[in-house]
Amino acid sequence: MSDTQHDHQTPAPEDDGQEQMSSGKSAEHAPDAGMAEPTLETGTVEPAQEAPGLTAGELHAAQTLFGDRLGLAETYVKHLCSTGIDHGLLGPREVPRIWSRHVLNCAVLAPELTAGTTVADVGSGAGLPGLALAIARPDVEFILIEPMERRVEWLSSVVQDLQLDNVQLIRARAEEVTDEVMADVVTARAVTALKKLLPLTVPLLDDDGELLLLKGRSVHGEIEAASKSFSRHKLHKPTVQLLGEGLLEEPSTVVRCRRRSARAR
Ligand SMILES: C[S@@+](CC[C@H](N)C(=O)[O-])C[C@H]1O[C@@H](n2cnc3c(N)ncnc32)[C@H](O)[C@@H]1O
Repeated sequence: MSDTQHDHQTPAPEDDGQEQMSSGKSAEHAPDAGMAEPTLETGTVEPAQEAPGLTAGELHAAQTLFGDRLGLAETYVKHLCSTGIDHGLLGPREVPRIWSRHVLNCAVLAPELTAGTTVADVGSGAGLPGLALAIARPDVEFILIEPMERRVEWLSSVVQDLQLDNVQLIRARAEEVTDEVMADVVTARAVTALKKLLPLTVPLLDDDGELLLLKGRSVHGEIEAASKSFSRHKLHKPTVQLLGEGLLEEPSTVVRCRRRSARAR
């Protein structure tokens, strides 16, 4: 395919709304207060750092999740920890935990995907989870939707360097592309709380498609706050699943929710 074109308090420099989006509107950049999802954007921008090595536990998890694509994942991490920092996409304090808290935290979704399907990742930022998953699953097509120009440009350069042919980048807000994107799975991490995330993600789902939303400690409160939205959006009851148990020191929390097929509505 071709390119078309955090419990952290301190947003990345870009997240202050100064960057113009394609529509000229300003993006909803920061996750809602109180969210406990890991984000990459912590601290001030400092000179680029070397990518850290993997601990024995991380190496085992990375080999399990990336298999023979581990080298590509390592190159992605090097980009994150160098140009990703230069571009303000990654807070320098995230470097020591880039594998555990970010790349592996996202890659645990990879075994959940089915070959030949299409995944849309809303608010990809520096490619999490979309790019990490595209590396792990070359047999799945990915559409990364991100409104901020600098992020899309950075993503495009990384996709090119990694020679990934299963990634399409769209610079837009999710709500602007409901007519052009139809995915079997929609993913998102650290974009906004569930109640606001459902209207952004559900319209991109094909009939019977599934949301796989990485969440943090606030997940049950978010589900409660969004309880009426699930039926309004014609979704089945959500489930909360821990992925990566026995593999990651801290498993990832995922909200899974399938769209009801048109026949069943
Ligand atoms: C806190 S960052 C998280 C980035 C990445 N998912 C991660 O976990 O590191 C939130 C991202 O969502 C994007 N975003 C905000 N509102 C959006 C919308 N309506 N549609 C698509 N992306 C959006 C922002 O531009 C930003 O890159």
